[in-house]
Amino acid sequence: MGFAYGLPMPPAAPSPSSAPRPVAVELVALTKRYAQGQPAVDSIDLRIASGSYCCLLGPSGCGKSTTLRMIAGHETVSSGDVLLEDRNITDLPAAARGTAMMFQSFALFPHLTALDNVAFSLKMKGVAKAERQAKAQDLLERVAMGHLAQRKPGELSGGQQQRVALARALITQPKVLLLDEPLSALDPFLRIQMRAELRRWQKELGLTFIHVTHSQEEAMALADTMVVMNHGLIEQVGSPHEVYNKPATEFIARFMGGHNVLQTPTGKIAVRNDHMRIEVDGEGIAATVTDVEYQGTYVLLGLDAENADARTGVSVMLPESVFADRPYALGEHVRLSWATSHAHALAA
Ligand SMILES: Nc1ncnc2c1ncn2[C@@H]1O[C@H](COP(=O)(O)OP(=O)(O)OP(=O)(O)O)[C@@H](O)[C@H]1O
Repeated sequence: MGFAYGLPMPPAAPSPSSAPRPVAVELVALTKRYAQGQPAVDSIDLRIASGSYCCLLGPSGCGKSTTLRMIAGHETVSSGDVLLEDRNITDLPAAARGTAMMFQSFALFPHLTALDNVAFSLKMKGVAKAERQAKAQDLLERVAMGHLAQRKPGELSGGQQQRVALARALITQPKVLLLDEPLSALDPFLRIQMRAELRRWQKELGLTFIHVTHSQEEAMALADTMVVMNHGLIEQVGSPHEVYNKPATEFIARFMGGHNVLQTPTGKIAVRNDHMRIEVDGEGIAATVTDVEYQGTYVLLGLDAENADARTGVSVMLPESVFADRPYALGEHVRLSWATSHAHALAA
């Protein structure tokens, strides 16, 4: 099926995995200083592959929204450059960049119908009414909203509003779609449903999506590439599998969750809590069970462990059946160990 109005077609055949994908967006020493002191974004370099789903992830205040806004042209750059398909767009106005933005609250005009919301930017460009409405209707059909084109945002559910917002962003034929916490206004059930839709749309359209989120779970579910930021810097870039299985730093291991950070004589390591071995006696570090949490498929044990030079909280995730065969009780003394292959050295 073709796509209307020059939206890119997905590649006819997958390119060989050895061939690097062209770069859609490149950030070169990109910096934002709002005031004296630590910059909000501190000279970051990043290349985002064309047609990929990239999530900018990190705790509140890490600089991810500022980065996105600088790519969008909604925030001035203190120094550095933003390139889109090798074109320097740093000083271009937002509307001339080839990017479109989808906001958290969707920012739909409440007094306009879905159709007029989608057609709005074409109206601003002076496109004739019949033409812009036909294009808007077509895009609404594409996001399964054609039958609700005459409704106003207040008469639509959160998920339906998101689809209208997507159609409105796509009508400008962007090369890159920028999404700022697009799912956070939705309730948890709808969030997971719309997450799957976003992913499907991105693959179907073959567009580059750059999505800001503070949720590790959301980023892992969506991203081809995760960019984890902290204090205005990029701490790690990689696939969700790489970042989860090989956290580069203690910050990443703790932020991603599901890991124990352990002090060993040779330095700090991260071990996934489902890779921890727990035994009543034998080799390993001494620990005491302090918490037993039933989570359905798994049971999560909290422990106080004797760890190199300190006592640290450690968690161990056991399949429910393993726990059922050998339950652990609060206060029980155990030994914890792990396979060397499951220990990842963390940068100091
Ligand atoms: N307009 C502004 N003026 C001054 N400081 C700002 C402005 N916008 C953001 N900051 C500061 O820059 C830093 C990065 O903010 P930014 O909004 O990019 O972070 P974030 O990671 O997106 O956080 P959140 O998830 O809370 O939105 C923060 O310390 C913030 O207080």
